[in-house]
Amino acid sequence: MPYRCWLRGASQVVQVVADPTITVVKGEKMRTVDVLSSEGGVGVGVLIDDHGRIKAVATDHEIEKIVDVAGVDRIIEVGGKVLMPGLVDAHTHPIFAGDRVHEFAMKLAGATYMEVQQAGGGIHFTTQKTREASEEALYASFVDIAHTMLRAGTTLLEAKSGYGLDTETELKMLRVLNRANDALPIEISPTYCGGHAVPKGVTADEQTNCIVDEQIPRLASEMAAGRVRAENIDVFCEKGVFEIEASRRILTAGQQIGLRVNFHGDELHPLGGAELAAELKAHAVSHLEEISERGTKAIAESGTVAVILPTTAYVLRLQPPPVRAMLEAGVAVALGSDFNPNAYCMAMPMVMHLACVLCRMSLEEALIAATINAAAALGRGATHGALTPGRVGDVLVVDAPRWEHLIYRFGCHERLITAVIKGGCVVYERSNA
Ligand SMILES: N=CN[C@@H](CCC(=O)O)C(=O)O
Ligand SMILES: [Zn+2]
Repeated sequence: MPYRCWLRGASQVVQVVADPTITVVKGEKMRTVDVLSSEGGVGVGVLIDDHGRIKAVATDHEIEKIVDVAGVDRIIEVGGKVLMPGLVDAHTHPIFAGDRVHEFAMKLAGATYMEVQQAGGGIHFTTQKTREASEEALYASFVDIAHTMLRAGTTLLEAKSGYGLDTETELKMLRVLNRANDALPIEISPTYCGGHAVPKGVTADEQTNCIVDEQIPRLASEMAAGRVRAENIDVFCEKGVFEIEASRRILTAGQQIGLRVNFHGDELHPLGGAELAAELKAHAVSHLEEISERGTKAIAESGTVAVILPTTAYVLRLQPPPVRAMLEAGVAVALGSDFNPNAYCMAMPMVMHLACVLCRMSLEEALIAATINAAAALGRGATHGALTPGRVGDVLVVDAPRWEHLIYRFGCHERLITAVIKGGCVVYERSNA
């Protein structure tokens, strides 16, 4: 069949950007999204070819002219619903064992994130549990998470290792992500994050040497042998964890084996993470609650994508990052759920809502940040995150009068998203849609 899927009869196709050559959106251009609307009772739709790529975004009448219906594997009449791009989650930590609900209670009672971590909790607690867990158990846990993410509209996510801190467990986590990418209908950009914390009993210098001299060379040989895939290198660049010089060494070593730089910076202290990101020409830097004016200017110039994680500021009661200043400076802003045992949220519609309310983003800015700009953070700005010919056919069917309802109706995404299409295949359909 020449065509895998034709979604027709929509009231809106939210393209995000209609120009297929655009790969990232900044500044004033973030104020509007391109929407193709039905007119005079004629619906609009998306046609996806047998490679899973978008062939056309047009009115039903225009698509009828180019298509012989006998050559379409699946025609879906969406009955006035809205079509939107699959959402892209630019920052997650979804492979872990155990939970940290007890720490949530401690933090509600006043403990800070770093106090919990310094007392042996936080990442250390999850590392212990993840080291003990079998690869099979971690995979089974992720299958459930991946399906929950899909139902919430995520079709592409960045996903980190980082709860091993030793070579074998870090590789185990990456293998789980690679297996999931091959077997599940969700696309994953895997990130090696061996520098997520300094294990108990060693210094940051010793751990930096271990990462640079042992972990990264071993990762390179596993990748060369085709046993593991990673695309990005991450480090928790933070006061008392890996500071600027250690982070620079780790990230540069990752860059030298071909990984894209994409790391945690300026979360709890203004260390100069954004400036380091600009210096290294990082693809992305996340958090930035404490970014400086200099750092903002530096990443606006370097084109590094700022990945904003509103769940972190919300759950830790931090001052949200200065997103308006970043937008005004021309920084490309993206969004991520930061799903992890500290911030247990995997729904990008809720993340967009929090970004609007806590970070003062507009609905349009939030949608761009959760689609094409998040894709750009993962080096996929040309292929994902918008509905234009040539891009991957990742589409959501949303049962609402306008796309904005997906952000406005906080926590209602499971009710609103009635189907998820990945590469032209229906990978989720709500039973009572
Ligand atoms: N800040 C560092 N890493 C994660 C939290 C990971 C954890 O607490 O397990 C973050 O992005 O928020
Ligand atoms: Zn994180």
